[in-house]
Amino acid sequence: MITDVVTKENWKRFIREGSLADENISYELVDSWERCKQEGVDPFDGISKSILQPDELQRRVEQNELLISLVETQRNQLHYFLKGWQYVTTLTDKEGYILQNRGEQSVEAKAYDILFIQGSNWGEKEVGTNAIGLAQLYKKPFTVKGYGHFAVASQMWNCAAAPIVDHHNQLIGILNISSPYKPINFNYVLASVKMIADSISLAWRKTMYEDMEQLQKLSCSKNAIICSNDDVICKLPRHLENKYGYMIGEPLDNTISELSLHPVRKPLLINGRSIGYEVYVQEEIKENPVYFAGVTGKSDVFQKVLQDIQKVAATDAAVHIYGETGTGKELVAEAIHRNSERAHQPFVSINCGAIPEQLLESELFGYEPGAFTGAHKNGRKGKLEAANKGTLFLDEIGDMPSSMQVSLLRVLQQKQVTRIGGYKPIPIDVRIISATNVDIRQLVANETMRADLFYRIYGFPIYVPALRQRKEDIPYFIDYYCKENHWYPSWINKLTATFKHGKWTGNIRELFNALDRCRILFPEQTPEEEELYRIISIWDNTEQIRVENNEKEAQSFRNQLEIDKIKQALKKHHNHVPSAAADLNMSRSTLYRKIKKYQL
Ligand SMILES: Nc1ncnc2c1ncn2[C@@H]1O[C@H](COP(=O)(O)OP(=O)(O)OP(=O)(O)O)[C@@H](O)[C@H]1O
Repeated sequence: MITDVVTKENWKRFIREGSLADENISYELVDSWERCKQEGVDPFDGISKSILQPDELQRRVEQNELLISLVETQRNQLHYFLKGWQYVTTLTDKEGYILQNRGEQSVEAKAYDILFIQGSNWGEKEVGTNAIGLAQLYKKPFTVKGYGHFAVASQMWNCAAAPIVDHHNQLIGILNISSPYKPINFNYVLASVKMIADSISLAWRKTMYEDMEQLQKLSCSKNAIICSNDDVICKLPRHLENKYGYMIGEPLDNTISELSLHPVRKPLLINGRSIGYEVYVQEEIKENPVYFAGVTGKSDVFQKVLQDIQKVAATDAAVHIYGETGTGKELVAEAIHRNSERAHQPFVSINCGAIPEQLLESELFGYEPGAFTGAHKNGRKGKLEAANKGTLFLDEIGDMPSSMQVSLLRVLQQKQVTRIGGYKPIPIDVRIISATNVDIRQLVANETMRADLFYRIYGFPIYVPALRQRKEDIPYFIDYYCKENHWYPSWINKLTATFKHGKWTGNIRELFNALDRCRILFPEQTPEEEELYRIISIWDNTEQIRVENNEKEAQSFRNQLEIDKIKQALKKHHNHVPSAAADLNMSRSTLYRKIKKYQL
């Protein structure tokens, strides 16, 4: 690395004979000279011909704004180290273009003579062996003095350069000190420049981590991923995380295919500096934006339910779901929970109508040891406590006894529950979703439901349509059922048509029950139509309708036959009605009546 030993004679001999036989000269320098020769660098020149146009220079300066500002913060320190020296400080980008050149006026003027100025490229290929070129190539500090430079332009200088690296240890720039040539030891300058370059690398690393922290605090737009400028994912919305998995800290391109990403990247600025960007995932999650653990189908009525789920899940409002039995109210409740911020907390459900009145209270509020005969000796948590931080689904809330409605209301108002037999209130944070099979407002009207509780739980009502209101979804349910049960009957089309076109009045639960019966009775063979209708027509009058339909069909078939026969006879007898009537074996007046009836 010490290049003092390179003399004018060494240089001349190398230019003349191509050999540099001196064991004190570092191999990097020898290799560099060899390369310069091979690349045809002119040893008698060495002035850069590659100088950036003003707009390109401006672009690079802007791109390296942070690097330049970090060098500025170290300038005083450098000045302190190099007090008494004549020098210019140079910062280049990673390609060796000079971004900044600062020094005493007289030294800067000398530098100007060889176009060692802002915008010039000072790489090895451009100007021959020099400290900047070597630091760039080997990513380590170098000194090149006087005749150590391959081309004459730089031989009037002593230079020391050190690389600046980013948090991935990738080169981002080179810091260089150049001083007019003197035959002196330059190691002190090299040590100083290395120390400052290292401090800048460290400050860069620190800034990057701070930027990442800032990025993680930003809120994401829908379908947008927040990345650092070096394409590391810092933040993404939860629905994308559900879809792609946990991706924070992963490189963007490895995780989501280029195809899914919108080409436009929106820069994220803090104090005017771009610290990262937001990129949009192109696939519109329109198809099924909401997590729903069941069949969604395509009907407009159920799409509206999904939209409601999505809207209300983003809030903490109390939701009331109503719809006929077996329409999937519990799945809707669960979907609200899963799409909400509480998704990773418990979803607890209790059917107020299915539990005997005496038990319901202890199920809901829990009890302390010895609270009543038969109580568990350690006491028990109630559902309200179990759902803490999550969601409690109160199914068939209309069946809750009035006395308990009062206790529940108190819990909801005070946000704390006291176990039966206990005295210590336990704070709870629970989102309430309730459901009824009937219009709960009717229950308030007939005083089965307390109005004050009603107002607490009726924050956002969602109506779940009956299956007959979403008939177009039936094939999706059948498909779902078959897949769930690994049952793929060859007569699936017949099955689907029967359900779709018959007068099916049942809901999803009944549909699955009917399919169970079909699967048990006809695992393989195709049932006769009558058999199929019988199986599924427990609750409807499809059979009646089918008989009527068949009769109508048979009638129209008979009519068509008669029309054809009359037409043929009229044609045969050139529209002579009496002859045609005789041929058809009917009276003239009957034929006239039929001609009129069929408008022939
Ligand atoms: N969209 C769906 N996809 C698949 N299965 C469904 C769907 N909706 C409901 N089910 C199934 O239908 C049955 C009835 O659903 P659920 O219990 O949610 O209905 P409900 O409206 O709450 O009924 P009830 O009023 O009787 O409590 C369950 O077995 C449920 O898994």
